[in-house]
Amino acid sequence: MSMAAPSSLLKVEEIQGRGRGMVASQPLKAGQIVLRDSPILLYSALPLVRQSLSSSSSSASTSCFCDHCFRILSPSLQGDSSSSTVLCPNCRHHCFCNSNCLSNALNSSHSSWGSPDDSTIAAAQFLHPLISSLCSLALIGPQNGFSLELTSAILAKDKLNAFGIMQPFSEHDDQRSVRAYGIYPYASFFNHDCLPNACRFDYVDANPSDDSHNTDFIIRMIHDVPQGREICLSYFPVNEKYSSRQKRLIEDYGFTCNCDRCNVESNWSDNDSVEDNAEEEEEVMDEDQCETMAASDTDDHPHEDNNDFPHAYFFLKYMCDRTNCWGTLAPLPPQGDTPCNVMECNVCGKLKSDNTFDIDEGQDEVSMED
Ligand SMILES: C[S@@+](CC[C@H](N)C(=O)[O-])C[C@H]1O[C@@H](n2cnc3c(N)ncnc32)[C@H](O)[C@@H]1O
Repeated sequence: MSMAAPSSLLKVEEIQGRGRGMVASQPLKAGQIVLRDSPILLYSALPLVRQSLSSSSSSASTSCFCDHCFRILSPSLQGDSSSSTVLCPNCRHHCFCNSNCLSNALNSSHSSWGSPDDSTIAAAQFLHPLISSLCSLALIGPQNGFSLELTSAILAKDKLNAFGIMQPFSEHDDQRSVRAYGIYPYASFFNHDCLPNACRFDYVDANPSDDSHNTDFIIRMIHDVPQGREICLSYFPVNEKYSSRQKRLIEDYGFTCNCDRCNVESNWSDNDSVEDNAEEEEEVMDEDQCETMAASDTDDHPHEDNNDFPHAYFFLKYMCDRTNCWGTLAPLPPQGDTPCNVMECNVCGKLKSDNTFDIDEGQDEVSMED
């Protein structure tokens, strides 16, 4: 599939050993928004959650988010007859914010059915939005090559490309579950790096501006990069150890990671952690060195002088230190040429000034006005 450039800031290029990737078509600044993307396909993760919970919890089939827009329904609203929350009258499983969301869902991914058993409902809930999207593209039918093989191939592609819309952050929960999966056509071109230079922010539970949806997301630069540099995301939290990163990448995405960080960590013992190494580095690295290192990442060969460096600097500066968060910090967008020294966490939403003082202690959600 060939792809037009998603914006003047990025271009899609063939990267040796990685397929296509996103490359900076001009120098990019820390905090700069390089992409806004909307899903072409969105489906609930709930059937999978239900299957795994059904043996242990009788309330497992109760939604805690709207099954159309995927916004969180506050616990007090669920099943509360005074609220606008509605249960699907057909399946009696799915909850919606209000009658608009229910009616939109019934006309699209949640059309009515008779009375199939739970496993059939779960499979149908998973497949129906996928097949509906093909219907809308008029691709259905053997004359167009629609077959079981094609369905399998689409499901495999879906697994490699889907982004999870996660449950909100909680300090008491180190395993956030997924509410929904979305296919974002441009963001699918970002390759993975274990020390990413950009990260994704979503604001699913916020009220979007008129021309966007709550399931749209943005990709923001973590730090400056020069023109021609590949822009990469991390496909999972950056704190994972080398062995578990490699396992996830081969099992879930089918490749072995050879990024700079993996090359360094492949020599570490299993007991070494990024935090330990970062702390050791912190003791020997003063502020001036940090500045020099930050600047060096805009050079063409950023890591040649000190192969161990990127870990220490990245974890000190760009990893959220809130309990159980493991989110990545990126600056808010620059104002003109002036960089912003407020960093936002892409998991818990915490804002910090660049010198690490909390500026909104206790505030879990932020609204972003660009
Ligand atoms: C979301 S897609 C990224 C775009 C993809 N390269 C393409 O050409 O469509 C994820 C796939 O890209 C490849 N990929 C991503 N990051 C990689 C990396 N660091 N090294 C090698 N392959 C990578 C893997 O095949 C992975 O399953």
